Amino acid sequence: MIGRLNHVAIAVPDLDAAVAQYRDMLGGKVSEPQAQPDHGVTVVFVELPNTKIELLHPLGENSPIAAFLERNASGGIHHICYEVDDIYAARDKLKAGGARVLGDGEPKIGAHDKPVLFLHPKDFCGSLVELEQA
Ligand SMILES: CC[C@H](C(=O)O)C(=O)SCCNC(=O)CCNC(=O)[C@H](O)C(C)(C)COP(=O)(O)OP(=O)(O)OC[C@H]1O[C@@H](n2cnc3c(N)ncnc32)[C@H](O)[C@@H]1OP(=O)(O)O
Ligand SMILES: [Co+2]
Repeated sequence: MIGRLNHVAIAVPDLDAAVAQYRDMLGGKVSEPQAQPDHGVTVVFVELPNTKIELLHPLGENSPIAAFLERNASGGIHHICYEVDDIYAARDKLKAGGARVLGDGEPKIGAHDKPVLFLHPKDFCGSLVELEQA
């Protein structure tokens, strides 16, 4: 069911500093910041030959990553995103298997203008999993 690793997301307390580290220190190809108000984050993507790094910073009052940054003041790996061929079939299979789909269970349009879903970290080895429609 899961396919390509679409991205690894890192929550950062200072997006400008993180961009400078990935662009100037690590020589990465870094996108412009994208505000994603529906998700409560501003994101930047670092393009790699085989996947992407998503740098996430809270946007707005109810950002879902604010609590993560309170627990991890320096930031840290926040989630991993796998591509799936059919996000609805994947969702239904996972729910039937007892996995918790976060939010209202309906996919939302993510940073790549594709439907995305999130699965509870406690159901997947303590790691927040994002699924993105390929
Ligand atoms: C523009 C979209 C973009 C894209 O790629 O397209 C994005 O990726 S948007 C990314 C931001 N959106 C989300 O993260 C949505 C899904 N996240 C959530 O619903 C919450 O963050 C949730 C439920 C994962 C965590 O909520 P909260 O921080 O309030 O913590 P809880 O007390 O509910 O946590 C319960 C339990 O899970 C542990 N936890 C929390 N976050 C993570 C994490 N990122 N990785 C691993 N574990 C996590 C937390 O520590 C608690 O564990 P416990 O042992 O019970 O203390
Ligand atoms: Co993501």
